[in-house]
Amino acid sequence: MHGFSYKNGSLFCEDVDLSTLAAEHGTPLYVYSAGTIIDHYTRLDAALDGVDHEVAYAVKANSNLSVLRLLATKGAGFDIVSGGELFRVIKAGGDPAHCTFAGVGKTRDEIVYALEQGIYSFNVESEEELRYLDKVAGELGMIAPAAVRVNPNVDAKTHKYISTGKSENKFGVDFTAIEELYERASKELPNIRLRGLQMHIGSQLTSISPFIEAVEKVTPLVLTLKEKHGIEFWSIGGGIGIIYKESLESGAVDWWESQPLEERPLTISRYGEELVPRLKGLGLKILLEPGRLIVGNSGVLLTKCLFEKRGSAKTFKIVDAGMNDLIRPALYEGHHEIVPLSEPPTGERFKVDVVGPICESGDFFCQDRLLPDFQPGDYIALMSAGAYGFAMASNYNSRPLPAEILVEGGTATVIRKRQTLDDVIAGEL
Ligand SMILES: Cc1ncc(COP(=O)(O)O)c(C=O)c1O
Ligand SMILES: N[C@@H](CCCC[NH3+])C(=O)O
Repeated sequence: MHGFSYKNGSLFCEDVDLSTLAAEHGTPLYVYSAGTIIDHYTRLDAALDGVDHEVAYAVKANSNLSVLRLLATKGAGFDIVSGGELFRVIKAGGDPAHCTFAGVGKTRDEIVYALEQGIYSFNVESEEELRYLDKVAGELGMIAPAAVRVNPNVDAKTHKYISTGKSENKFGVDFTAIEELYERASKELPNIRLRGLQMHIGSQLTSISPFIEAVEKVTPLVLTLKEKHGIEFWSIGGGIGIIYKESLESGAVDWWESQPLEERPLTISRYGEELVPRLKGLGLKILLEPGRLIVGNSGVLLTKCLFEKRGSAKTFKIVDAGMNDLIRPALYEGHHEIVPLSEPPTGERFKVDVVGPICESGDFFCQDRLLPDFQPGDYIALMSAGAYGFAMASNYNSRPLPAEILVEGGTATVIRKRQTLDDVIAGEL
């Protein structure tokens, strides 16, 4: 499904008019479609039918408690990357026994907390970390369930900042060093239970081939580890890319799924069709760690145009959202479609930069893009902002964090209040 469409000239999220929400709650404002989140989760889960599997949603993409609760009620597990994310999952009613804990730099406090909560597995990224985990578990008289993250040295063909599966990236342990590490760990680390193997080659992959390459490369290793060390799961990570361009017109997932195979290098169904036959005979539980795929297309950031500034070189549309609210364009030149909340009467387009109020030249949402006309006072939507949107927002320039709203059919619920100025300085002495 696609949660966003024009009805009678106004952009709606499911059955809620976004202009009404913007006027009522102010901007910048994040709005999520619950139906889209559930639809994407359910589709991915179904695409892996035939394989013993679990979808462990990557909390980092969007960690709002209500989003986590929604996914927990659908049976999702969770991939966390900090003690804070585990705290959120527990608060949202998620089960720690279905949590995996990723990340290259877990602290003692985080390890203790996760051990006490009984998480499913620590996904460990170095021998040093594995030895430290063994030590902390020993001190508590506990056994730590663990998997090592293998770095398969596969090119994910994505932006260099979000590629994680090459030897030069900081993530995981070299493919060639894993077997010996498991040997050593089984002999020397009595407080570790080697439970699985993990990998994650990068984010926003738009082609199936790196996934296939990584799965085929790592399969013999995982089978050896199963035979020698009795591992029971293989997490193949997340990384499935979404449609950012024309995400409104195309109807996102539905549209892509309806295209001929050669036109859709990566869709949920293609992912399942290619990977299920490769994974089903392994006798291992397969974990997936999708973040962006579940929530990316489900969210928009609404913002109001404050001024139009015509310079000698460019026309700037200055809006009330900034890079502190959505940093992806500044950080990765990430593309977010920009559409007015009131459907433009004509197809006429004007070349503009849409920029925020922050004191940085990188504070833009698009540059030299042809957009329909909108004027000061009008609202626009930055599409596909549900993943790594609010989750990466900050108080830079002492700007309060925006509110978040979850739409379910005709009901809109505030799931995070807009910060006040007092909230911004809270905790300062
Ligand atoms: C270990 C791990 N798992 C899962 C994810 C989720 O990635 P994505 O949102 O691209 O699915 C990430 C982020 O890239 C990650 O680092
Ligand atoms: N935050 C990034 C993706 C990184 C994923 C986390 N490993 C993005 O917005 O595209």
